[in-house]
Amino acid sequence: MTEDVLTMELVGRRYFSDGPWALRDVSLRVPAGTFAAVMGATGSGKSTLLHCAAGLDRPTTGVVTLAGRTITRMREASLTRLRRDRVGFVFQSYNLLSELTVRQNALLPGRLGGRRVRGADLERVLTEVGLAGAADRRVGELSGGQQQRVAVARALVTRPAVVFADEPTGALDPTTGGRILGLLRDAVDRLGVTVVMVTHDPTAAQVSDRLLLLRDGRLVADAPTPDAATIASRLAAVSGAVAVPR
Ligand SMILES: Nc1ncnc2c1ncn2[C@@H]1O[C@H](COP(=O)(O)OP(=O)(O)OP(=O)(O)O)[C@@H](O)[C@H]1O
Repeated sequence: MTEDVLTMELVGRRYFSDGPWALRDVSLRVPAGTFAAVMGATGSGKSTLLHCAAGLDRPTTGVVTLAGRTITRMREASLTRLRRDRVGFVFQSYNLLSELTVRQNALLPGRLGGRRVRGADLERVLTEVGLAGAADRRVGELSGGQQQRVAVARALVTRPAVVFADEPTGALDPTTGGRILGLLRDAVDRLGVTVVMVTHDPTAAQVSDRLLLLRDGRLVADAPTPDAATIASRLAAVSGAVAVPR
């Protein structure tokens, strides 16, 4: 049986004690080596789900396990260590330091955590993302697509169990975005990494294996990813008042 890299059990999140639930009773399992896409209308809870799953935010109710550990009540220091060692992040705004080089950016999370990455490992990851030979270039001189490659390299260099991506292609043109999605797909297929990606784009979601659909904070569908047209119609259904087609 494949190990679940992420599980959520009746997870709820509200930001104020008497406020609305941004996430309600979400239960799911993501096995190792899965590419999962999270979709839903704006405000449906996608980023909240991602942040609770990745240990960047604490749910109000329920239990989250990540890379085999229950993180819900984990102490902050242990959670930081788990994130550093087992998790990679790729966000829409690349979260890179433009004055530093590609190498310095890619190694920064490991450095901050006192972990050394071997030069050969960095070179291999840079080659995987198509940045061989660019290690000493300043990130500020690179194009948006190249910068997102650096973000992917940084997420992969510690060989994480899971990569969380929030709109990783949102700021890129379709061709460049397609290449970034290809890199993430490759990490799943060749390295066995699990990817959980929030996206608004049915074409982007098409690279995933599993489609998780949210409506008003509830998980209303969790099924193998269909073709782009079907994704678009399911998305339209959960964004309006129409029933979700199965
Ligand atoms: N830090 C916060 N404080 C208060 N409310 C928040 C906070 N973050 C999110 N919310 C609320 O929680 C709900 C879900 O927000 P979330 O950002 O998870 O949705 P989303 O599906 O990612 O939206 P989008 O597609 O617009 O990014 C929204 O009603 C939002 O206003």
